[in-house]
Amino acid sequence: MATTPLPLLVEELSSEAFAPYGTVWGRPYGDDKPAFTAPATDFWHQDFFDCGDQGEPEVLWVNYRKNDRIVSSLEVHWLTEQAIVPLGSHGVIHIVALTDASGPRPDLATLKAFHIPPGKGISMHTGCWHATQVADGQVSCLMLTRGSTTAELVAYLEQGAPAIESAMHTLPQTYLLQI
Ligand SMILES: NC(=O)N[C@@H](O)C(=O)O
Repeated sequence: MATTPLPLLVEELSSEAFAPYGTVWGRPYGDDKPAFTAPATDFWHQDFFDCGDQGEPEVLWVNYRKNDRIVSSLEVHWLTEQAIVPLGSHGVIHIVALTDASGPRPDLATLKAFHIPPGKGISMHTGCWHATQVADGQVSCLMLTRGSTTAELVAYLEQGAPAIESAMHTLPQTYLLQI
């Protein structure tokens, strides 16, 4: 029997609120070191990316189009962090959850949704469950991940090959994003 989706509020992204799940990129010039400023340029530290033991960092271009606001499944990568930076003038809605202490599934008590605006990005801790939606249309993003995780994910999605580095989980209850 279909049950009514539970509301899932889309929250404003902040380093503090996202801290259990990962790191917010796009923090302004200030306390992060190393940092450099000169008339023509500024650069400053945001993060060190961990794609796991013997991992090969990989940059993907990703298009997101899912916009039905229904959250019914999440995905996780067991070996690598994963970062998403929206490109262009629209952000994305990123749904996250921590892994349950009792097993390889999301801890639904930690399920949250954040709006990642243009000019910001996030890097999820290894083992952070996630899904991504857009308000409408298509939003292209830069993604930083692990090469072997991508290769395995394509084989899983295209041919149903075994997924070791990633897992998918159908949620016991659907959620409706409150934008
Ligand atoms: N490529 C890839 O890993 N995609 C997913 O993890 C995703 O969140 O889009």
